[in-house]
Amino acid sequence: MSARILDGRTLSKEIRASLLERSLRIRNKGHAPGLAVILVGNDPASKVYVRNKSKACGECGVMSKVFLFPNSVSEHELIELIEKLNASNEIDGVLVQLPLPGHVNVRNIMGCISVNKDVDGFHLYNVGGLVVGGTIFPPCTPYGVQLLLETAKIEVSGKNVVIVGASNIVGKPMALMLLQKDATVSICHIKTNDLSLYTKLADVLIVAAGKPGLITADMVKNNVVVIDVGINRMPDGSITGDVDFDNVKHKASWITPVPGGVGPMTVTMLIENTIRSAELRMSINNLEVTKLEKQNQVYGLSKLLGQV
Ligand SMILES: NC(=O)C1=CN([C@@H]2O[C@H](COP(=O)(O)OP(=O)(O)OC[C@H]3O[C@@H](n4cnc5c(N)ncnc54)[C@H](OP(=O)(O)O)[C@@H]3O)[C@@H](O)[C@H]2O)C=CC1
Ligand SMILES: Nc1nc(=O)c2c([nH]1)NC[C@@H]1CN(c3ccc(C(=O)N[C@@H](CCC(=O)O)C(=O)O)cc3)C=[N+]21
Repeated sequence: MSARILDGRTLSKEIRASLLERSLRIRNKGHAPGLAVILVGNDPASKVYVRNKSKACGECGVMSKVFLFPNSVSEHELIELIEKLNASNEIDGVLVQLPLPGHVNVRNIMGCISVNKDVDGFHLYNVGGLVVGGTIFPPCTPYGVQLLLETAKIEVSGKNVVIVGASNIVGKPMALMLLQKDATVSICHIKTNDLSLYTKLADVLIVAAGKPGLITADMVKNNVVVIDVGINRMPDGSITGDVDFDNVKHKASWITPVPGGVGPMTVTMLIENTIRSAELRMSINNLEVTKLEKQNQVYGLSKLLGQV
């Protein structure tokens, strides 16, 4: 047996064609959708992401601006730039690449991004939205994984979903999104005793640990659906995931490759969020604007909305 491939590259291509149409609609109203990316230092996975994002923005008619800083940058300098971008009419989305150097407080930085330009979905307001059942900007990687599952008609309701990795950018938001879809979710992390006890229970296994070869064939049950989020740069320059693909594929019913699985979906969903942000600002999608305004009145955040 060999698993069917969840092909993020092909699905991304289809979605990007429809994103280009939406982007052109916005341009016809006199605005070019714009994304600002802030990159500090030289994390290898971040570099891959930045390169692929710029290319995809070009394909979808989104203007992208990258701001590069050395590791020595101060929190103050970053906040100053974010405030400028919050106020800029040319920018619909602001993304700060993680990880940031230790002396920079991630929460302070994410908290400065206008909730209406938070296309990564990392502002506490948007994180809170996810906890209570929905946000206008779903975090890109979990959003992409969800779309891959839905497109392949893989039902998660009532299934055992096991997530390996509990980061704020992948593991935790992924768990919340699938809980919302009625999955029974377990989250494993570095302190989990006997990881394989959990992975063997999984109907759907999502791995985001950043450890090549972490998941081997003896750790999964037959017919499992495997989603490999890991991006690891190998000494020969190639990219590999966290799953032993060549052996696990013989037990799985579906599996994502690396590259060509989750990665392209993350990039595509980022552009989707950026275009939706532009539509909201241009009042193209009035239904969602009204919904967002109502939510913000409820949470008393109309002041934050004023930052747009
Ligand atoms: N394909 C894509 O679109 C994306 C890929 N990535 C990639 O996914 C991976 C994870 O990224 P990110 O979530 O940011 O990483 P983090 O390093 O922030 O988090 C990794 C998580 O995995 C856990 N972990 C690490 N080793 C083990 C282990 N041996 N057993 C169980 N749990 C373990 C860590 O536990 P603890 O915190 O307790 O140490 C932590 O919860 C990376 O390779 C990254 O490059 C990230 C974002 C998007
Ligand atoms: N604020 C923030 N948000 C993130 O979402 C975020 C981040 N910081 N920091 C870094 C990680 C990593 N990440 C990737 C996304 C796509 C690919 C990607 O395009 N992967 C291709 C690689 C193809 C290739 O170029 O070889 C693939 O898997 O097919 C890689 C890595 C997002 N991250």
